[in-house]
Formats: sequence, structure tokens, C-alpha cells
Amino acid sequence: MPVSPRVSRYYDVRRGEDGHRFLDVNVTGFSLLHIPLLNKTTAFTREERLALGIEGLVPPHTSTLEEQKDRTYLRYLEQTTDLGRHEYLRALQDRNEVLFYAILADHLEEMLPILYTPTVGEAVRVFSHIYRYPRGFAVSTEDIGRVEDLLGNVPLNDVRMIVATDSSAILGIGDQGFGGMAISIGKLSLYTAAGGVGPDKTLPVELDVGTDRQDLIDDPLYLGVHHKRLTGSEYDEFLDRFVEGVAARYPKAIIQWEDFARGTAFRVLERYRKVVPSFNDDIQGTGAMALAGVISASRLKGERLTDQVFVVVGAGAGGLGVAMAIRQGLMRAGLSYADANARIFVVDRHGLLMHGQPGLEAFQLSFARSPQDVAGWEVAGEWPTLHEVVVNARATSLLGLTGVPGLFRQPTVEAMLVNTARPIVFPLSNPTSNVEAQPADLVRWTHGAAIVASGSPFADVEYGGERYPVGQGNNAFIFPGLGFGAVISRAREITDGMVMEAAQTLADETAQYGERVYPPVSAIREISLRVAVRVARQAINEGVCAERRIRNLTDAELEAFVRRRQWVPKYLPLRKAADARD
Ligand SMILES: NC(=O)c1ccc[n+]([C@@H]2O[C@H](COP(=O)([O-])OP(=O)(O)OC[C@H]3O[C@@H](n4cnc5c(N)ncnc54)[C@H](O)[C@@H]3O)[C@@H](O)[C@H]2O)c1
Ligand SMILES: O=C(O)C[C@H](O)C(=O)O
Ligand SMILES: [Mn+2]
Repeated sequence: MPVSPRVSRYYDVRRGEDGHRFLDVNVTGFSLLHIPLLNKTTAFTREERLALGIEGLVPPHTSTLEEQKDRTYLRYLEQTTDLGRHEYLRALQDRNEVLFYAILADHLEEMLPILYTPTVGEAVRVFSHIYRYPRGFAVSTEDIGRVEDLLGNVPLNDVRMIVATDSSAILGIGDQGFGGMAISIGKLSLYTAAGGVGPDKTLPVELDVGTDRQDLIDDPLYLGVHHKRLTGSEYDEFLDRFVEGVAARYPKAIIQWEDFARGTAFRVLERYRKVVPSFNDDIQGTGAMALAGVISASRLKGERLTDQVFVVVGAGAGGLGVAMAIRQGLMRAGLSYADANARIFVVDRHGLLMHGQPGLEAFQLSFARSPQDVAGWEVAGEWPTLHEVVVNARATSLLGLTGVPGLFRQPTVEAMLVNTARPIVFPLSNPTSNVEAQPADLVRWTHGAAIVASGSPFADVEYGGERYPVGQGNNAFIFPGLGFGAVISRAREITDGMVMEAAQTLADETAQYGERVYPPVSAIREISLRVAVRVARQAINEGVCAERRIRNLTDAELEAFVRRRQWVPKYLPLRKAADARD
């Protein structure tokens, strides 16, 4: 008799005669206890223990999920460092995924900075030294030729969401070699906790093309391949093989490209975005997040988006993603391409991006200025500096995506007060140590006038007896909903329209939070749901929705459909499958 295709090599989800779901498992005994998606540790019922051959292997008392959460959270609180807390939670995730996500749901605001930015940056750095459990998929230069065989070893059969990095520009901390796997894992934890994608539908990927960090190559404990990065056509071929392999094994999967250096980020995005549904989080997720923030900030100022003049610092993946999204946002608000462009000034390490500048890249060209654009500016050197741009362009909005700590200086921020009563200042670089300015300084320098958001979490600022909110401007408000909406609609492509809709949704949802430019992190699951619903609707409207069941739904029906598909951390009964091997 043919065996049903399992969602995992080890189990399938089925409905019983009573209509309730259960997991039909074909692995029993000690092995079962080592599969985090199946392991309930102390919560197996007596019937499960007997049927699955684990009596005597687990303690006598059957705990409830509530008891397990209490026990585990108390131990969590005893950890003394953020990295220790990160390791503790990750170990839990690798032991019992339902319990991990149940605790995370209860303490989302507290644990996000531990599992995700900023602590994930530390975990990336020391990844080879804290490695424990084989989570995710790693393919290297040694085995890319057999990527399809290797993907065949992944025990999941229905992966829908992949986060893949080549680790060339992790957050603002640069090339991290194999350690970047921790970012893929962290982002996908958010896909489940915030977006609602089932953990068995997610696959973190490390594309190990080597590293240019000699200290890593020289470290005998380093777990990646010990050679320099692939470049040029060899690099492209590596990625081609990977994308082909994914398309063959997981034809319904969406790929999120993460933390690719600016030299490859744009190329990889464009090369594959019409081949497999895919997007670049640092370019598009960040762009949508920043656009939402400046829309909200303009609203708080009682002005329009089109009233602002933007200076974006850092012309890499994040910075240009932000500049492009703001340009699209201005055009949606009625400006022509030329008028939108004229309101956006992009500054990189040489100063204002200008034609003829050394190292100007193709993807930066549309933002480069000509000498006549800056005629009449008071400039000391060859290229206008950040300070000179802010003054001469009369900037009202300053966004940092450089990874350079302390880049926004007091005189420059103060100069914005000449241009506007309420400067918008977003130092968006991560992790915390790489932020372009301390939010407290921005509030102080502007006597409370600045509207501030940072990429990493900062406490609200107390100043002159008042409390000033600091938004967390992180693409975490976009990607879980954007990806989930694409999964739900089985989008054939992630269009610019879908990304813009994600931005508009975040801006619309933020309006309920008064003086805030981003919602509180505690609202991230609700926000992601709204983003997913509107992204799915946009996919339908643009004709890229392959999921027939949602094409004719009303808005309310679509929302209910998405809600029903959100994975929630609770134990399902395990039953031994008819074809299980003892
Ligand atoms: N908040 C968010 O959601 C978010 C999203 C994406 C990226 N980021 C942050 O943005 C930063 C950059 O990331 P990326 O992926 O764009 O990296 P990237 O390497 O692609 O780009 C960084 C750019 O900054 C420029 N730069 C360096 N020093 C500079 C200086 N002194 N003045 C002006 N420009 C300078 C570089 O030349 C480069 O073009 C990182 O810290 C990252 O964490 C934040
Ligand atoms: O990872 C984050 O916190 C956001 C962003 O993708 C980044 O690279 O900084
Ligand atoms: Mn990133």
C-alpha cells in the first residue's frame, strides 16, 4: 500500500475521526526524543509513552505545558549573560520546539533581543565555538555539486520559507563566514513566533562560499570551509546550483536572501527574483520598514511625506533599499520620478554620491548627483560631506545604514533644526554597538524635538521630565508578514507592489500607537498578520497568487483564512503510524 507523503520524514499531520489534528509518527523510542518537533520532554501522556516505547526514558510525572514553561523560564532567569540566555533558548529550541515557541510567545518583548538583534550578532561571532545541534542546511564549496542529494537529507518535505545567507555582511559586523547560520536561524524563529509559519515549514540555510576573514581561516575550531570566498562566475554558479536544488526539492518555497554584501546583494536579488519567489530582506524588507517609519513620522509632524527632504547615509544594501523605497513612496504620493529623486540625497564614505566618484557602483547610479545639482552649495572639498549635505539640501529626515557607530554628530543633528521643527532621525544600524547615534543624545541635542527610531532596541528616553518614545525600526516588522503573505498566496513572485503594501500596512497599523513611529514589539504578531493579509491580497490583485482557494475571498474571509493557518505552539497528540518501525 502506498505510504502518504509525509510533511516530515518522521511524521505527518492528520485529522482524527473526532476532527482534531494529531501527528502520525513513524519514529519511536529513544530516537523520537531527539527530534525537537516531536519531543514533548516531560509532557508525553501515559498512552503516548506506552504506544511510542518511551516508558522508562522520561520522568514518571506528566507535566502540563504550563508547568514546563514555569520550570524552563525559572532556569532562563538564572542565566547571567545575554549570550548565555541566547544559548539556553537555542538549546531549548533544539530539544523541544513547541515549548520553545510557547515560552517565546509569553515573553516576546523580553526574549526577542536575546534570540534576535542584538544578541544574535554575538551568537554569529562565536557560532563555531558554541555549536551543538544540526539545525538548518549548510552547503559548502566542497559539496555544492551534490546539493540535490544533500537537500534530500533534510527531513522536512514541505518547506515553504527559507532564509539563506552567504554571511558576507552580517548586520553591521561584516564577513562572519559559517557563523551567519545563526542569523538564518534567528530570522526564521521570528517567522514562526511573529509570522505564524510552522517551524516544520522553515529551513535556515548557510551558503558556505568561504570567508575572507583570515582569523577565521586560521582558527582550528572554525566550522566552515577554510578558504577565501568564491567570487565572479564561480560564486554565481554556486548560487545557481543552490536555487536549482531548492526549486527541485521545495517547489513551493520562498527564499529570503539575508545579509549579502552590497556587491552581490542587488545582483543576487535581480538574478533570481523571477526564477523563484524571493526577496532580499536588507534591501526590500528594510526599505519597506523605513518607508513606513517616515510616513508615520510625517503624520506625527502634521505634514506629508512629500514635504520631507531625506538624507540616507550608507549606500549599501540597506541604505539603497531605503532610498529606493522612499522614492517609490514619494511617487505613490504623487511625485514624478525626477521630483521624488530630487528629495533624496544618498551619502556614502566619500560623501554625497556623485557621478565620477571613485568606486561608484551600477546599483547606486540612479541616486548619484551631477555638479549642476549642487551648484550654489557651500562645500569645502571635492564631494559634499554628510554635514554639508544636511545643511545645503535642507534635510528634514536623516537615516543611517552604515554600520558606523557615532557617525551622526551633534552639529549635524542640530543643523536639522534650522530646516524643520521636528527632525526625523533614524540611526538604523545594528547591532546596538554599531548605532550611528545614541537615541538619548538625539533627544538631548534637539531638546526633545527629534522623532527617533533605531534598528536595535533602545529604551524610551527620559528628558526634562518627559518621556520620548524610541521606535524600533527593524525589518522584523516587515519580513515575517511579507513572507507569510507570500506563503499563504503561494506567490509566484514577490513584486514591488507587495513590498509597498507591506510598508503601507505597517504605517497604517502604527497610527493606533499615538506618538510612536513603530508599534511596540509586543504587537509584532498582530502587525505581521495584518501585513500578511494585505500582501496576500496584493498578490491576488497582481495575478501572482497561485493559491486558488483564496482568490475569491472577501477581506474578512481572507483574514480568517490567514489566521487559521498561523501555527500556534501547542502539543498535538502523537500516534504511532501503521508503518512505524520499532
Ligand atoms: N534596522 C534594520 O532593519 C536594518 C536593515 C538592514 C541593515 N541594517 C543595518 O545597516 C547597516 C549596513 O548594512 P548593509 O547590509 O547595508 O551593509 P553594506 O555593507 O551593504 O552597506 C554599508 C554601506 O555603508 C557605507 N559606509 C561605510 N562607512 C561609511 C561612512 N563613514 N559614511 C558613509 N557611508 C559609509 C559603505 O561604503 C557601504 O556602502 C548595518 O549595520 C545593518 O545592521 C539595519
Ligand atoms: O537583522 C536585523 O536586525 C535587521 C537587519 O536585517 C540587519 O541586517 O541589520
Ligand atoms: Mn540583515
